[in-house]
Amino acid sequence: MNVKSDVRLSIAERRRAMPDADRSVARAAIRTAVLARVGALGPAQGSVIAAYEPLRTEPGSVELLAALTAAGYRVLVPLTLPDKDLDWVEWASPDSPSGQAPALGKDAITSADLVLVPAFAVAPDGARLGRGGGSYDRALARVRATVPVAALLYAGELLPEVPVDPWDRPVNAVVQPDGWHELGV
Ligand SMILES: Nc1nc2c(c(=O)[nH]1)N(C=O)[C@@H](CNc1ccc(C(=O)N[C@@H](CCC(=O)O)C(=O)O)cc1)CN2
Ligand SMILES: Nc1ncnc2c1ncn2[C@@H]1O[C@H](COP(=O)(O)OP(=O)(O)OP(=O)(O)O)[C@@H](O)[C@H]1O
Repeated sequence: MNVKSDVRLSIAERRRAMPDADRSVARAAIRTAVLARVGALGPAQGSVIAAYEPLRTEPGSVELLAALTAAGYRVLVPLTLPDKDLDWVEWASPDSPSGQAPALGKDAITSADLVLVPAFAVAPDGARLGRGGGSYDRALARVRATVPVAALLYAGELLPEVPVDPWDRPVNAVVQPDGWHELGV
């Protein structure tokens, strides 16, 4: 039995079944919540936000990346290495594919002042369920200790409990359509 993969499958299925219009509304609300929270970080200029280019059903958005870039942040997005560890590139605009930007190296995430991560589910203790590659387990180990690390989730994906393995790296916040929630972990 593999509990993690059962939870992944059921959330992925629910995300696929979500009507496009509902997904757009949720993504826009998440974008608003992120922008409100980063406004409290201080001046954007020079600050680095590690984020991600969303897959089709994920709660992140290109509009979020564009809004953060327009606000003056340097936005980094991951490139997956053959061993599933993460390299990073600067996200420029929807028209300049990140695959063509120069790779900054695995340690580029060390410069992040805020990290937004993909997840299928998170528990109140910060346990995070990802896609199963261990990519973020490795990348989050390089993030400075005081940096906010937030997973973007749809409503209903903050679960009472998420199975954890010894290598799992927790998040300290979640962003859902109803706002940014510090987990207090
Ligand atoms: N947007 C995003 N980028 C990310 C991750 C992620 O979870 N989301 N990763 C987190 O570790 C790493 C990449 N890991 C991945 C692992 C599996 C699949 C995958 O199974 N893709 C499916 C499509 C899934 C969908 O559309 O929802 C496929 O290719 O068929 C993709 C990326 C780094 N970049
Ligand atoms: N530091 C590490 N170095 C190499 N492999 C690792 C490391 N941390 C975790 N892994 C491997 O990666 C896999 C992680 O699986 P797990 O189901 O916890 O992924 P996940 O946290 O959901 O995925 P992701 O972090 O990619 O979103 C395991 O096979 C584990 O052995």
